[in-house]
Amino acid sequence: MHFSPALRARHSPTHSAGFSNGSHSVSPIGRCSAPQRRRAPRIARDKAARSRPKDWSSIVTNDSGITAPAPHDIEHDPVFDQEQAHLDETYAALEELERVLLAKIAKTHAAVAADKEAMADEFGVNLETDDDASETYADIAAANRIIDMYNMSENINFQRLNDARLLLHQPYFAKVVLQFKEGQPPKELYIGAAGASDESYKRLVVDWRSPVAEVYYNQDLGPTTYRANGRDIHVDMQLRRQFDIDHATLNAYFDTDVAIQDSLLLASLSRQRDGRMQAITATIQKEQNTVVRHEDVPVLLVSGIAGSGKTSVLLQRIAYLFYQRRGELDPSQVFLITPNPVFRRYIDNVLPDMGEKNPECITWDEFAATLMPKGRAGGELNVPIEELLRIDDLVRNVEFEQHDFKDIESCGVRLIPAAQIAQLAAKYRRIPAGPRLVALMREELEIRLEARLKQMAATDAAQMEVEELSIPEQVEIFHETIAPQTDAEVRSYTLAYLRQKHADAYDTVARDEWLRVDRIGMRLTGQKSIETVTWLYLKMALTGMGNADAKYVMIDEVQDYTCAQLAVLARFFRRAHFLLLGDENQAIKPNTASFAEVRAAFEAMRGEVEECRLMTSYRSAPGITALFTRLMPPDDRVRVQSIQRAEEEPELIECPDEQRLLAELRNAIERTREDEGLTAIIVPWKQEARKLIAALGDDAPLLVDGRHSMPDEGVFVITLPLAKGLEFDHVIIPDASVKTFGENDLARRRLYTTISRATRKITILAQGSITPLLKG
Ligand SMILES: Nc1ncnc2c1ncn2[C@@H]1O[C@H](COP(=O)(O)OP(=O)(O)OP(=O)(O)O)[C@@H](O)[C@H]1O
Repeated sequence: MHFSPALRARHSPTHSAGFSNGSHSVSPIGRCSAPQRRRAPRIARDKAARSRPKDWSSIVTNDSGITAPAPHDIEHDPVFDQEQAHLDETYAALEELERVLLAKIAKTHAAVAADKEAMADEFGVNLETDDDASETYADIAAANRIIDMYNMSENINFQRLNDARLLLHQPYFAKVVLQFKEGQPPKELYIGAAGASDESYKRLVVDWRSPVAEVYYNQDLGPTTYRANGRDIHVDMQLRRQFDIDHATLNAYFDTDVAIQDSLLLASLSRQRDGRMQAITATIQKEQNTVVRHEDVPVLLVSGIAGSGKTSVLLQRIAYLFYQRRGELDPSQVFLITPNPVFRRYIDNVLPDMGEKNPECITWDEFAATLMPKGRAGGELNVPIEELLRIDDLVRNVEFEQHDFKDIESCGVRLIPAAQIAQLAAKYRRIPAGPRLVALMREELEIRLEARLKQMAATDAAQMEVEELSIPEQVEIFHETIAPQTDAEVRSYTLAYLRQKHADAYDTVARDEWLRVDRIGMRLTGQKSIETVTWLYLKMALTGMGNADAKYVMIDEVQDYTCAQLAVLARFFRRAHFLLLGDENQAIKPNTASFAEVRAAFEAMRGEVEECRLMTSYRSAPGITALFTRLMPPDDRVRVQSIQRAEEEPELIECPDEQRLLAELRNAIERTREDEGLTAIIVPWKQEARKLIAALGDDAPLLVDGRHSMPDEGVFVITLPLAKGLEFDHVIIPDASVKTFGENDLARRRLYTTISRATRKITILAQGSITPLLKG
């Protein structure tokens, strides 16, 4: 595995050529198209560079001040050689670390096996007298302590091994040189996707999430600060260097002394899209870093324009939280509410690529479906929030009636009749309705259900069923074959059998499904039916249903939820901290919450809401950004920034009739077939997709629906609701006439969302005139 420097091929060419005048300039759209000249960075070089690497080829163009080193400089660049030598050393140390950790893990396994054997020999469970029992318990406790110790050491070793293996792909991406105290020598820190130290505790790589790495993201050369253990640490950053590294090969390095020049960012933005999102660890920008490293507040609301990195930042923040709370925060305690399954698949490799596990990812529909009776979820989600908040008062005064309860049934047997549940409610009538009462009733129902099954276990009918079980059935139920000898044994096996047979009844009790929530809701509200959100809220108010273990809930595309949905989520995850990210201009459904409403709702439910804004478009090339920026409210437009890079001018084609439109569309599709990367033809809804595919006949591209992942390349048709949050190299809008995008706010937001899916190229067609929305 270890590369010897003499044999290593330097295959990746020429950032120097690519960057000879390539920078990005960040400029307000429509105001400053000429890039501003910045102070020249020191060097951008690639020792073996002769031709541009393919995926960096579109890096621009305009004169930024990144200077290409002269050829003899490249060949005799001592800095490059030093850095390559350091990389060789680090790589070798990481390989050694991997070997050592594998050996340690193997040793622990062997020790565990030996101890288990010894314990099995020595251990005797003796509970005859109190003394014997105490001795046995003490032995068990001692054995547990040993097992815990092994587990702890194994977990640590596994974590270190994962980190080392992650780093073997790319040991680090940046270096900072920091002077902590005057007069003392500065320290060099190499920053990577994880942290690693060798066996003598020498730090090889600093984790990007460690406090000190903040200085890299703050991008201030000279005196700067970072926060550690609640204190500001002042340092002098003397160097900020970025690297393009592949395993043990250094392809290029860039010394940046101006915040705006981020060569790695340019390279990353110019890559082709392949249907999968990627981590942005090496290139998180300053405004984004504020969100990633934000202090842990109950509610953080991030509003950002299309392509400003909200989803990326969200995933980086999850990785940050896992690091900060290592050992305390389990992925099952973090929930990510995603817009749809296609989006979930689009992002699902990002955290694993960062060495972290994915949190629980669910859509709203999945959330509602798991809590509600089968087929009951769906319907109107826009219920005034005041109506929901009123439910708590209504519940406090509710008096249960017999019809509020359902029989608890299983396999056609009525195990506890509703009348008995009503009697139970009458017994507790002094306790006001609500979670406490329901918890008491639930406990008692569990006892009654158990008693009922015990009673059934004594009957001939149930015992016969057990007798007739086949051998495989016995093994499945009891994990062994059975031959009961006494009555007590027969009853005990029958009871175990009945518990399995009627497991759904235990579920009914545990999930409080013996309550008729719809009926209670209709009586309380005086309505003829109750909506999904009301049902969920009412069930929470009545029973305390919710997840109290969740620590973080992240809602992406928050502009697509109604206040009522958000109120339900906030109540369900009652102890969790919320991170809400969205863009009001991408609200493509009617009646969803404005940000003012989101803020007000969370303030009412959780107190304070902190806010951050992201105003730079990283996704789309400037011409495309300028196009969708026209669809934003004028006050916001002026604050938008975009990153300069190569692009094709947006194409807007008006066609006199349908034939011509189809011909242009076929033409556009044909041309994209020659391109690499992803092209999406985005239509508003499924019916337009079907029509379009029928019109294109045999040449029609594939339709991506909720069941599919996006392909890695090629051209396909997709509806806007599924395209949300995704991005494509090229977007074709087959009908941007006023018929599809009329002059109203919803259409304006749909068009903004559609255009902003494009990274490099956009083709907009219309039969007749293009919507006036784009002409303003
Ligand atoms: N700092 C960064 N470095 C490299 N790439 C970035 C950075 N920030 C964002 N990007 C890229 O920009 C694109 C848009 O990012 P992302 O999808 O996270 O934005 P968004 O704000 O969630 O978009 P939208 O709301 O329009 O769906 C992605 O390809 C992402 O990798």
